[in-house]
Amino acid sequence: MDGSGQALRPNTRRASVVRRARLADRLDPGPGRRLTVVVAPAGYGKTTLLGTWAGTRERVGWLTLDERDNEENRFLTSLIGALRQGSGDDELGKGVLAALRSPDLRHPDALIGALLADLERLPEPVDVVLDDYHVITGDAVHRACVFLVEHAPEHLHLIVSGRVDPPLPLARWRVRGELVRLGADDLAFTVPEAAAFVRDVMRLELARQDLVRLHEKTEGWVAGLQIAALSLRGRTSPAEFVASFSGRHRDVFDFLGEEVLDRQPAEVRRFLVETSILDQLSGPLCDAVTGRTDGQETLERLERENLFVVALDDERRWYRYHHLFADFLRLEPDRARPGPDRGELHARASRWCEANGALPDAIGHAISAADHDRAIGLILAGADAAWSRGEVPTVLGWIEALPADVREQQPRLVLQQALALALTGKPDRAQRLAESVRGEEPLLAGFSAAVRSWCARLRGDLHPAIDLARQALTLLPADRGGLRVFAADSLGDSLWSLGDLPAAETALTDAAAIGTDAGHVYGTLSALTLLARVQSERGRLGRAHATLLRAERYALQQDMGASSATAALHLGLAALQYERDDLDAAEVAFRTGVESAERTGNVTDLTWGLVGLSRLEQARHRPDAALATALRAERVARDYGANPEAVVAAAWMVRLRLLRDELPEAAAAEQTLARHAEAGTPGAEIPGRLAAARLSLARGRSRDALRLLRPLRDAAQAAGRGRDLLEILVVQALASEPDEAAATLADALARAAPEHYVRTFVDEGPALAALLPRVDGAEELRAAFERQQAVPPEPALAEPMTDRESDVLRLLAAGKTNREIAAELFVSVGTVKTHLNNLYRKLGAHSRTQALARARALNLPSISTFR
Ligand SMILES: Nc1ncnc2c1ncn2[C@@H]1O[C@H](COP(=O)(O)OP(=O)(O)OP(=O)(O)O)[C@@H](O)[C@H]1O
Repeated sequence: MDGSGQALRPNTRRASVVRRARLADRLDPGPGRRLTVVVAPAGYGKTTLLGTWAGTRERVGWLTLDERDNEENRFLTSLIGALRQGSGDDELGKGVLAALRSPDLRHPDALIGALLADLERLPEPVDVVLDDYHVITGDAVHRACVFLVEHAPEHLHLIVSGRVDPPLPLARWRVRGELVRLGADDLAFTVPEAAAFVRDVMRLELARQDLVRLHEKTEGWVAGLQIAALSLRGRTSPAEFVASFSGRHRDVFDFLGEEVLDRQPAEVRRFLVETSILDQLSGPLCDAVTGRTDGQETLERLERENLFVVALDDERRWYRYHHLFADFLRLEPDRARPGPDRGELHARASRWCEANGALPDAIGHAISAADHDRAIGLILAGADAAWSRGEVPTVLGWIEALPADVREQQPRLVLQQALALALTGKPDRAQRLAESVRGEEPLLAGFSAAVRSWCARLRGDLHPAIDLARQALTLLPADRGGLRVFAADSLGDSLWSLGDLPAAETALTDAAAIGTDAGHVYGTLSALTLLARVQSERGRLGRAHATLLRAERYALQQDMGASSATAALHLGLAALQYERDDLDAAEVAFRTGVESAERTGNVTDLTWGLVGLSRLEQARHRPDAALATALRAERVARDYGANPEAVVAAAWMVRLRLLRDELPEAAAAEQTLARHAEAGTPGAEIPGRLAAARLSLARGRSRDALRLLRPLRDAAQAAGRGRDLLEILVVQALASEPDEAAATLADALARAAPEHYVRTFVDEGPALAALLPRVDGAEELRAAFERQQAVPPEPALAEPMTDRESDVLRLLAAGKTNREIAAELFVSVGTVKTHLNNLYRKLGAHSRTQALARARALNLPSISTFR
């Protein structure tokens, strides 16, 4: 009842289940099996079979799908619940879950990729059952399943069960021997099974010939057997009844009415019909709906009597009706049933769900009760907390569950929907919705302006974004901090993108204060991490450090998982530690930040992180790894069409290529920067001119370099870009004659010393070290240069790797499964596993991910081409 799928397994421990060993054996995964598909019409015993089988296995996760799982986020959330249940690992998918709840832009494949990485770490095989898969109609979930089957580690066995064949590439998998399918013919009860069912489960004595007849009529369809047996109870002439019984599905509804429901005592009948509005039933919830007090007792009795109710947990707290029966009960007219109508029943369910913290169900029932005012009230009441934690897709799901015409009457909801769309990267729809709200009321006008500011910022229209954010801040009342923080964040972010650092610092400081006062965790963290970035760019490392520590404390207090805010936090700290020459700490923080950014799919963070990591790898004398990481940063920015990020990647590439003495490549990267500067990409101008100056210097044309640098120095100073100014001064010193060089360097040092800048100097290498003796007060730097010289070479492998192991490692890095590696190397999967174990030992790793990380750190040749 948490509104995110059901990792509850049907309880089949009851004695009254016919054990079907012939089918259970076929469910056990064999070597190479990735998927089992169970397909048969309603009531063929799929769920019971799988539930019974699951009870005999050690690690099974269970997910009963419903229509809401068509929404990919919800599906992934539910799937992670099932995987955790199966593996017993409560940390599994933690990052993906946090990413799903946060408003970050992300690529679905990236999320599944991150989930796969977690699955790789599972030490033991896991089975995961996806029951009722036929309710899935959306392509997104099918795609996710294909991806999972194709790429999951071998020890994951997926069982997909439903009434129709899932639209997945079953033929392909069957040919590869990865799939086993059980159909209606397999599931149909045999005569001995039918006999056991009637006798042991339904507790009915039936003559052999009647039983055989019934079996023929039902064709082994167990729901039909069950219906027949229920109505046979207490009959004096079973033979006559069996002769007249029709097991065809279309007769079943009539049958259920006349023979099952009508034969129940009135209060049970009423209970069944009234509670059929619930997808899942618990005693207390049933009591709330029926107004009675015997909910738990009745559910247990219904279960004992096999009245199509399935217990969902061992404690017998939650149940559901068999689907066929629920469908029937819901269609049952309210005949002969005095008491509340369905609307009132839904209203009662909604109130109970609200009181018991099941907000999504409370909203769903309020909508079914056509009590839209209540649904809207619930959404508005729950939205603030959800917004504050960055759970934007959740809010969007609630709002979009309301009928469109109801939504449209509610300007505040329309604006919430628009904001959610803007925050999840859909500025066009968001803009249209925001514009559709007309009203003089300051709250609405301010809210609309805040949304349009985000839209403008996403499109890169920074001036309008700034104007609209300011307008929103003027209009929005002081007590609406939860909304004001969005406007303030947009203002700060836009000013930063525009390069107005002092104004951005003020705006972001305000945004953090607004966010903290409003208890808005996500807004506060976003503001603080960006504020630290702005402070660093202004050259104020001390302040940036204090801001990051504050953000870190806040994130810990609020238990924020991985999101773009926490990725930015790690990367901010990493950059700081790097600048201050604490390479060990920086490496850990860069890698954590990059991993976090990969999960959230946030392109800005990922590019920054990769560039930082590349710099660090270069500093640690791993030139090939540094280049591979820098190339990846370029690719990420290019693939996502992210221009400001492309500038960051290209600026570093110029430097790296020069450090490698690769002038033509450096010139190519410089051209990229020049193109961006010409096209007006925010933040491209200074890096572009600096890169041109570096290139001139490398070509021995110091004068040209100086000509470029002098005006640049003034520009950086005027814009308050302290960090850029330092770099400009350093390059200027390198390009100058000795006396001027010493003076310029002394100027740079005087600015840098209070903030403890180190790497900005050390990364320039021996040319700069040679200038130091001419400058006073450079002891700290001299020591840092000495440390850099003494950075030990990376530890080598404990034992050299064989050629075969290198091959396996290369394929592993290319993302191949064990089976694919085996096919490619013409060896068995077992042999691949042996190679992998040896590899892990030599690399001191315990999983694929660790092995790859370690191999990258060691810069092993087999891996470098695959990043
Ligand atoms: N092996 C069994 N032993 C006892 N009862 C069974 C068995 N298999 C099925 N039943 C009974 O038959 C009914 C239908 O079974 P079940 O819910 O497993 O079918 P299903 O194929 O999963 O249906 P649906 O497609 O509607 O989910 C249930 O009431 C269940 O209790």
